[in-house]
Amino acid sequence: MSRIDKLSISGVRSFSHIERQNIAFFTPLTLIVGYNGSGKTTIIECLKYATTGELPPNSKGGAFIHDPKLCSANEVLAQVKLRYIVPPSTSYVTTRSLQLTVKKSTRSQRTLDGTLMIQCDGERESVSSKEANLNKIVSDTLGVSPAVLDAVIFCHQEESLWPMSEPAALKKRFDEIFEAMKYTKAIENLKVLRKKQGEKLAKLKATEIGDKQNKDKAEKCQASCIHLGDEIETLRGEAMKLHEQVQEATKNARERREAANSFLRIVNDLQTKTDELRIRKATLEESKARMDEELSGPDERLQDALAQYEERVARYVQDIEENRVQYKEYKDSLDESRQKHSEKLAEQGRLQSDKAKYERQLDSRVQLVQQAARLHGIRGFDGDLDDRKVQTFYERIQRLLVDKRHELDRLQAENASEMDNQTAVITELEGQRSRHTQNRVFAKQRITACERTIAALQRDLNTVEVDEGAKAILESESKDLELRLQQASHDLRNGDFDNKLQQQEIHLQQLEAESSRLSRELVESTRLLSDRAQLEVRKEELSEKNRRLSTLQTTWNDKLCALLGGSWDHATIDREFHKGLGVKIQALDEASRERDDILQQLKTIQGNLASIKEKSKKRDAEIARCKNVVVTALKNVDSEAELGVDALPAEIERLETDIVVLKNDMSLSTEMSKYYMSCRKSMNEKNKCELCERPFANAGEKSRLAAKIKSVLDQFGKSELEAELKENEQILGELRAARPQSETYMRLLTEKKRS
Ligand SMILES: Nc1ncnc2c1ncn2[C@@H]1O[C@H](COP(=O)(O)OP(=O)(O)OP(=O)(O)O)[C@@H](O)[C@H]1O
Repeated sequence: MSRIDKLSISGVRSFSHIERQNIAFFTPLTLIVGYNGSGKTTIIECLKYATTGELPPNSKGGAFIHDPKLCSANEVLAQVKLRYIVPPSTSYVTTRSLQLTVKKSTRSQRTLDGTLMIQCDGERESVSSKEANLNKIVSDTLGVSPAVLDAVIFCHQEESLWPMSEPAALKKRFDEIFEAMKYTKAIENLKVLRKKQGEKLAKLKATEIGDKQNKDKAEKCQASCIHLGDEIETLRGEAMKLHEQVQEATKNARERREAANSFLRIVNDLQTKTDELRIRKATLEESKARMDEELSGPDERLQDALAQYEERVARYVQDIEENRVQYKEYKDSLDESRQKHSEKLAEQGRLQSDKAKYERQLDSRVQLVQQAARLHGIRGFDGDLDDRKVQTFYERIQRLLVDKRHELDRLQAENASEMDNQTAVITELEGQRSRHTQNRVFAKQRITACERTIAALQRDLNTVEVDEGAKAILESESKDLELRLQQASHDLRNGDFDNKLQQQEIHLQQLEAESSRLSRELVESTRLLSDRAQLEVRKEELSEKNRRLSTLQTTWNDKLCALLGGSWDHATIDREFHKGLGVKIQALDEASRERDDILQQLKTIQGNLASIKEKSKKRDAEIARCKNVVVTALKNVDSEAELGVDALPAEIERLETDIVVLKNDMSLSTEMSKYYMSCRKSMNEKNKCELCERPFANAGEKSRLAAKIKSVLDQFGKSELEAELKENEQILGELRAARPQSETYMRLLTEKKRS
């Protein structure tokens, strides 16, 4: 505990400003005794002024300072020095100065800067400060509040009746002494805080009700979402299974189709072979018929046919070999083309799958961008989005993210700063509370010490011999003081300050508990608000999805109705859609199969057509060759006439007729020649006419007959007929040699016309 050691006064009231007066204070007690007006009160006033800086009452106009008139001076400097010791060994010396200047009609008082010198362990430190700071430092270092110094320890005698003052002033004074104002302010602040927190709590409760309802709805929505998610997962699993089954079925169908195609090829080959067989049979039949015809015909024709047989057979063999090689090439080419076609189909399917997947990813990206744009209020990303727009959006989102991170850092820093401030306030409040508790303990100790001192004084007083009058006065004063002390003790007990303090502490603890509870509720409310915000976001997403669903419904309703064969419902759309899709896929598969079959048939037909074209080309070439041969042969008959191939049989027939006629003419000529030779022989030998058997009447008749026979024999000359017959037979031979070509020509021409 600190104690006052020494007081030095100069220039205060009756104390001279020239000579300094020192008063030493002793432990445990220093009594100041003196005549009236000797300056005891002035010493207390100086102690009070030195410790609190407070001037005594009614000291305006320089009444506290030694009157300059008394020392015939215009200016007096008053100075009070106080030394006090703070255990263990720190010594403080406070010096305060006042100056009073007297002029003709005015007196002016001026307070000079006070100083405080601190001496501790041989070290000295001087502090020159303003009065307010100095008052606080002295009060703090003494460990006694200014109110206690002012009203209790250095209470001026003129103010010593403050315990008798009215209750409001008394309460105020006690509040100042016990520094209850801070607690009162704290309580008032707590009341205000409680009121605000109550209002906040009411609002939060109202919000909580709404949030609870929203939470229930959100839980229902969440349960519904989970249920729908499970259903979607189940349906997805079923869809995956169906997809696998579809793939398996597609694979089987492809294998079956390939098998069917191979069977179809075999059937086509068989058909081709059957046709070939039929053609060959027909050709054989025709050949047989022709052979029969040939065999039934004249030997020359057979000879001709035999002569040409080897050549024809060799040509046919060559044709067969060429056709076989070509057939093999076509077959290899067909197999290779089929394999390429299968590979291309597989690649097409894979590429279509990749394309669909890529398009789905693009759609998903666009939807994500649109959702994010709506969520963050970024305009310009509602419609179709290309790669450039998506890149722009990504850059904007990155910038937004950076801004939000900065904002979060700033808010965290602000929160940390606010928390530090609040912690400092709480620490300061707790420090104040502990100081006040300590002060209360000190006050109790001082009261006890004072009581002991009073008791000792009372004992000393009892031993002091005084006159009866003074004793009676002192006793009455003593009684009066005792009564006042009892009254004060009674008031102190009745005041029940301990209980009140305890109640205030309990109340403070309750308020702290209430504050922590409100903080928890605030955290809970913040969480609920966050949930509510999330719920709002979910609601917004739900409404957005509903809007998109209605848009999709508007856009695809007709197609879906067409696909599903009537109206549809959201709940069953997925199942019905997959069902309808399955039907469409089946129809598509069938159509694909039909298309493949048709393509196969088309290829077969194209192959047949190519074969037919080739055959037709060869046939045309054969027709042209046969025609050329026949026409060349016919040119020998008549080089001028433009005879067609169909004229060959008639020409042959005509030539055969001509040859028969020529042969008849030749035999007739031979017989006629024989007859006219016999006639000439009869004329020459028998001299008569062979026909009429009459002899010639004269030589003239004989010579005329000889001339006539000679002319007739000349007329029936065989050489021309033989030459003509030979020529006709040669031409006939050539024409007959051209007959197979003619028949081939006619046959091929008929086939061509038929096809
Ligand atoms: N401004 C002043 N200049 C000079 N002397 C003054 C001034 N003011 C008061 N005094 C004197 O100072 C003395 C005051 O003394 P103070 O009241 O301290 O005496 P006291 O011992 O307390 O008297 P009491 O026993 O009657 O209370 C008086 O004698 C008074 O005349």
